Amino acid sequence: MKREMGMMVIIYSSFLSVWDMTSLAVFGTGRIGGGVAARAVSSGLIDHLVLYDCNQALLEAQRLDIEHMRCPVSVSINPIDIAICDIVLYTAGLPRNQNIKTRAALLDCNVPVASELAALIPNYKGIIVVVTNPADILTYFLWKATRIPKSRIIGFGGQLDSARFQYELANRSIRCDGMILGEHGEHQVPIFSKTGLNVDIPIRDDILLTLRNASMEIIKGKGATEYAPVYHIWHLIESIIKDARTDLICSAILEGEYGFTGCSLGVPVVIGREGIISIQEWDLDTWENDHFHSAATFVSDLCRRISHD
Ligand SMILES: NC(=O)c1ccc[n+]([C@@H]2O[C@H](COP(=O)([O-])OP(=O)(O)OC[C@H]3O[C@@H](n4cnc5c(N)ncnc54)[C@H](O)[C@@H]3O)[C@@H](O)[C@H]2O)c1
Ligand SMILES: O=C(O)C[C@H](O)C(=O)O
Repeated sequence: MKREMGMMVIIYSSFLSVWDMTSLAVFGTGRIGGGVAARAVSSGLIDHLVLYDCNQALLEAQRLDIEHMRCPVSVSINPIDIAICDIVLYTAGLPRNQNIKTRAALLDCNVPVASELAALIPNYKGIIVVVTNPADILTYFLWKATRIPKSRIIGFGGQLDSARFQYELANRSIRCDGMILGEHGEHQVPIFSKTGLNVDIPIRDDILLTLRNASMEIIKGKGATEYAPVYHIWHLIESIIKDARTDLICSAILEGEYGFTGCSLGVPVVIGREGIISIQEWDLDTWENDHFHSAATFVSDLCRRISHD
């Protein structure tokens, strides 16, 4: 496949077993977008980077800072180039502060930003990674707005929540791995039934309460979460570029999986070059099922409201 950027013509193939060249667009070059962009440039896995931010001074500063890395990556700040990138990372919009209690409360502010991205990528053929909160609902919104195949839009959050869950389990000397399904938000669902341990309901409830506040502790201390999201987002993008077939928890458009339709939620997926290769349906116990049902109901209501379904 051939893409033309200004005077430059680049031959690339996104359908080979390993991509010869990968281009990444970062829509929103703040803390998270900027961090992932820098990591991508130093990885040796991308050859072209497009940066975009409505804050022109920040955009120019991020571009320069990245150019000064002197890595063999061409950098564009022309928004037209976003549409020809293999992967678009959506990290633009408002983050939470101490006064914004839930990620869902960001919805009305960040939907117009998602609409701006959708307008820039008509008939997009690559993969969109949605980070901006509320990530599940904006994944659904962008899926509708861009009409991209559902396997090519991936919401981020479950990997991070699962890492926080694992940290919390280790803190309590509960020696097992745990995963989080459901909403990247208040309606997250810690999965205990696959840990092989019998964890009582009051302990589960207590862990869930702690997890709901996990990122706010960081926001209070340093203004925002940064290192862990950047680390896990890059792991996701790397899995796409390398066609790694990695098992991750990501927000995926549901069409009957887990009994739900009309929303995007954190579920176990296999990630590769084509995006979401498959969704796995785990057997959940009653406590988990009830919480997953609450997550789906909450997220579906908001998806319906913003997409006029
Ligand atoms: N899904 C997750 O797990 C996860 C993790 C961390 C952060 N987030 C979310 O990611 C988003 C970004 O967080 P951050 O800490 O990088 O915030 P930030 O404020 O550092 O960066 C956001 C950037 O978006 C830009 N922006 C705002 N409106 C724009 C528009 N219309 N067009 C282009 N650019 C625009 C801003 O200028 C800013 O540079 C937030 O919504 C945050 O809640 C999600
Ligand atoms: O909590 C937030 O608002 C930021 C992000 O979703 C996170 O989980 O770190």
